[in-house]
This record gives sequence, C-alpha cells and structure tokens, in this order.
Amino acid sequence: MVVLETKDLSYSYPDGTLALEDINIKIEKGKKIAFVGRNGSGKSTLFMALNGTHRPQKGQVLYHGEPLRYDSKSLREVRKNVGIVFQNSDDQIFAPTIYQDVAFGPINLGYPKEKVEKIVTDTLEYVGLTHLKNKPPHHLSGGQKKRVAIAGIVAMDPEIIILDEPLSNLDPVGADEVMDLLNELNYFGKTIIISTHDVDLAYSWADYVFLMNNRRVISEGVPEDIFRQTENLKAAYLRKPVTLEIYEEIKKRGLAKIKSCPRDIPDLVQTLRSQHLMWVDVPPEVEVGDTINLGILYGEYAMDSMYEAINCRVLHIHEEGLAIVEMDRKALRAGSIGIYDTSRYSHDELMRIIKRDGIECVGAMGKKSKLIAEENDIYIHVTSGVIDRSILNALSGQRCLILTHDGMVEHALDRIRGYMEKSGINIPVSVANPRAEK
Ligand SMILES: Nc1ncnc2c1ncn2[C@@H]1O[C@H](COP(=O)(O)OP(=O)(O)OP(=O)(O)O)[C@@H](O)[C@H]1O
Repeated sequence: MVVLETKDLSYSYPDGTLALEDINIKIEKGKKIAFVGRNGSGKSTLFMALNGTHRPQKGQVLYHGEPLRYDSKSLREVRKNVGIVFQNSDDQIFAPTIYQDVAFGPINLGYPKEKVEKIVTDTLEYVGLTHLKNKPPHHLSGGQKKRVAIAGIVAMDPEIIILDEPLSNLDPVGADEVMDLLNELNYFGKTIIISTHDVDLAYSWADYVFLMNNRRVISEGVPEDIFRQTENLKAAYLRKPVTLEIYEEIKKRGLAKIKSCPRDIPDLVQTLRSQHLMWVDVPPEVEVGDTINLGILYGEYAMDSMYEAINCRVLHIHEEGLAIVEMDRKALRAGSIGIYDTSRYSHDELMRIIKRDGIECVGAMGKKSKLIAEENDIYIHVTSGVIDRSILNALSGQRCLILTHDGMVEHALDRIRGYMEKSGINIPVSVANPRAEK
C-alpha cells in the first residue's frame, strides 16, 4: 500500500534556488526507505515537502492518495502522521526539560493530562531516557539528544517517521543505538524514511533506496540493484558498499558459490565457496562427481567450528584410486542461540539460564536489555547488529544468549530460522524463558 507519494513535484526556495525538480516517488507502508545522495542533492528539502513544511510551486504530495492541503488544520493532521526528526537535534529540542520536550507534541494534539503523562512515561522508557527526564536537554550527549528528538516524534505515534541524516555526529555506539531503535519501530509497523550519505548503511538496512543527485531522483529500487549501478553511483558522487565490493571480488575469482547478493556479513560468509581440495584414496566403485563422507574433524583440524563433518565431492580420479576431492565442511556443533525475553525478566532466572546453558556470548538488543545486563554485571559481548553477530558466533561454536523483549523475540527467531533455511546449517535456537503454557 502506498502511504506517501509525490507527483511532478518541484520546489524553489524564496531566494530562487531550485532545490527539487520533477520528483515522482511512492513510499510503501511499513518499509525501510533510504534516500541517498551527496550534500545539497535535495534530500532535506524533499523531506520538508513531504510533511507540508515546504509547499511546492509545482506538483503535489499525496498522503494515502489525498493531495496535501495547506490550511493549518490539514497541516496539523499531516504532521501528526508524518513526523520529521531533523538532522540537528538542537533545531528540534527546545523545552526546559526532556520530559516537557517529549510532552510537547501530545499536549499540542489536545490529549488529556493523564494520557499525556502515560505517553511520555512510556516513550521515555522505550528510548531508555527515563533516568534523564528532568534534565535540561542541552546537558545531553549528541546520541542522547538524538533519542530525545526521536522520542518527541514517537510520542505523537505517527504512521511515518522521517529522519534527516539520523547518524550524523554520532559515535558508533550512539549510531548503533539509534539504528536499533529505528529497526524496532519499523518492526512494530512504522514506515521509516532516512536520508544518508552512508552507502554501507543504506545497502544493508534499507528495503528500498532512492538515489538523489542535483535536485532529482536519478534511480530507485532494491539496494542490490541500486548499488550495482556503477554509473549512477558515480554520477551521484557515491561509492559502492563495502560488502558488495568484497562480494564482487570474490565472484570474479570464482570463489562465490551463490549468485544472490549478500547484504550483511553472515550472508557474505555464506557466499564463500569452500576451496579445500585434497588428495584421498577412494575405493574402485567411486566415480567423479560422487559425494563421499570423510568423517569428522575436530580441534585444530576443524576450521569453521569445534566439530565438522566433512563431505567431499570427487573432482578427479587419478591412477590407482587416488582422487582430488573438494571438501565441504559442515559445523556439527554450531553452538546455539538462546533468546531471553526481558519483558519477563527475573534476576534469578536470568543468572540461572546463563549458568545452566554455559553462555559464552551475551548480546543485548535495545536500551532496556542493556540496562538489565548492566544492573547484573553481565558483560555484553555484542551490542550492535546483535542477531547477525550471534549467528556468526554460534557458527563458530559459541553458546550465545540474546537479551531482547516482546515482539523482537519473534523477530530474532525469524531471522535466525531464515538464515538456517538459506544456509542449510542448523543452529539450535530457542526462547530461554518461554511464556508459560496456560
Ligand atoms: N533555506 C534555503 N534557502 C535557499 N536555498 C536553500 C535553502 N536550504 C537549502 N537550500 C539549497 O537547496 C538545495 C538542496 O538542499 P538540501 O538541504 O535539501 O540538500 P540535502 O541533500 O539535504 O543536503 P545535505 O546532505 O547537506 O543535508 C541546495 O542547493 C541548498 O543550497
């Protein structure tokens, strides 16, 4: 379903600068969208047009198929549904305390006092800022300010959240936290639109990408297509994402075993063709192309995990039964992943699970999980890209536990099961504290 659309939209600033020209885009509900383009290509201007702040001189913006109207009542309505988080948090945060800042939107929407209080309390908890609620915003770090700005928008419960350069000026941890938050919001149904220069981020994160240059959208599509269009990337002064570049080099050398483009590190690892060739004696009945089982390697002989079952494909049979075979290593004990639902957190149970399952690697998704780990002095090995890194750690034989909550539990299960299906590798995965059966 298309939620937001523009038709032949052009916009010039009052000083005559033409900033957008004939923009035709369609935004699908529930997607993660990235607008990628260098400085000055028109991304911020487009975002301001999408929520009615800039009124185009030509063309239209449509929200759910209805052209935007620019009277104050209609604008209020559209801004409630299409929230923008500005690039510079200081442009957005102005109340004396964080609490008041987040309350600003809901109060403006005319909600009763109790409802405002509940929304603000829930939102601050959601973004992990409850402990700072009475602080003045200018005392916060860049990452915290960004989360306050996002909270201010989330508090109005918009259908679409637009973020202009959400990671600019953030350190890697702050950036990961913001991306975690955006993924969670998207998982629970919000359409998320960001602008960025970061091609690696857009490639791995977005469902759909618009490439902008010089006031126009020059290309659009799924990231695997957009970032392979070398000419368009050059025209937009952008480079290829690193994961894609590595994959293309691997492919050129005949080392890739699958044709689909990997978008993240587990996918990239999965792409690698096993290159282990060896000589073995084979019985007379074996023919070229047969698969034979060589048994199990472990310890220092196993390369990818603690224990590996080695199957071989016979490539060539030499005289007297000596054959060249290509080894296919399969992890036998691929480690495991437990998922702990922190919405049903109990200190004793969590500590018992970590001990019982011999957990070697803990990952925390979301602010609440990180706080729980901190409270309990649990060392967090993985704080970002938690699901993918846990998969990689499990593949190398580690027992992993992911701390997360509510619906994200299902999301993690889906992602891990999806990986198992694609790769054919079985990683034991379960919810460590499942909901009790009624
Ligand atoms: N208030 C303004 N008045 C006049 N021209 C402006 C104004 N704001 C932006 N522009 C111009 O509009 C064009 C598009 O700018 P815009 O900020 O939308 O680009 P952008 O892609 O968001 O860039 P960045 O990545 O640097 O944020 C640029 O040529 C810019 O100089």
